[in-house]
Amino acid sequence: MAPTAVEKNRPVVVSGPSGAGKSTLLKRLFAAHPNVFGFSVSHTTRSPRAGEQHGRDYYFATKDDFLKLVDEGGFIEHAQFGGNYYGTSVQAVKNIAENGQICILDIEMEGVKQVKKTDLNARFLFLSPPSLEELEKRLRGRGTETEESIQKRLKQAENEMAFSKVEGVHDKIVVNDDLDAAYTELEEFILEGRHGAGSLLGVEERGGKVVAGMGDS
Ligand SMILES: Nc1ncnc2c1ncn2[C@@H]1O[C@H](COP(=O)(O)OP(=O)(O)OP(=O)(O)O)[C@@H](O)[C@H]1O
Repeated sequence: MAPTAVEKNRPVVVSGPSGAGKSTLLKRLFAAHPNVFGFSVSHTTRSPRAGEQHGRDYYFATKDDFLKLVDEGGFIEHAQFGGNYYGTSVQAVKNIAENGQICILDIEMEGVKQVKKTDLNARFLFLSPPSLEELEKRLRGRGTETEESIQKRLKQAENEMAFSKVEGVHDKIVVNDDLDAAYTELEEFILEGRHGAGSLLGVEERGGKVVAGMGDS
C-alpha cells in the first residue's frame, strides 16, 4: 500500500537543554529550506484578538473543551499562562504532515515522553552541548537570563543529558560544538526522513508560522 502523507512526512522532535543551540540551528534550517517545514497551530482558551483566525493563528477552544482534550491525551504539551491554557495537540501536528510538510517540534524532555505515547511516529534528535561548562558559558553569553534562570536551566540540563543517554530514546544525537558541523549533521538527519520517503515535488508552496516548544522560556 502506498504510504500515507503522515507516514511520508514524519514529524521530527528536536530536544536538548536550554542553550544547546536549538533555536540557532532551526532558524538556519528553516531559512535554507523554505516551505519544507510546517508549524503546528496551537490551541488556546483565550479570546481571539482582532484579525485572528481560528485554525490559522490558533484553535480557539472553551476551557471545558480544552480540558476534555487534555483528559483524552490529545495534547503533546500544554501549559497555563496568565489564566489561559495553551497547548500543542497531536492533531495539529498531523495536519502538517497531511499538508505535505514536516513538522519540527522543539520541545523538552517531558514533551518527548508525551510524543512517544502518541501515534505520531516521530523521529527524535537530541542536541547536546559539548559540556555543561560550555552550556553555562553560552547561556551567560546569550544575555537573556537572570542568574536564577541560569541556575534552573543548568539543573534541568543535567536531567536532559541523563535522559539523552537512555538507550533507544533518540534516533540521533548531535553535539553542538562547531556550529557549522552541527548544522550539517542536523540538516542531514532531518532531511533524510524526507528523502527516504520519496519526493515532495508538487507540494504547494506556502509560508509557515513559527511554532516553538512551549517549554520554559
Ligand atoms: N556552536 C556554537 N558555538 C558557540 N555558541 C553557540 C553555538 N550554538 C549556539 N550558540 C549560542 O548559544 C546561545 C544559546 O543558543 P540558542 O538560543 O539557540 O539555544 P536554545 O537551545 O534554543 O535555547 P532555549 O531552549 O532556551 O531556547 C546563543 O547565544 C547562541 O548564539
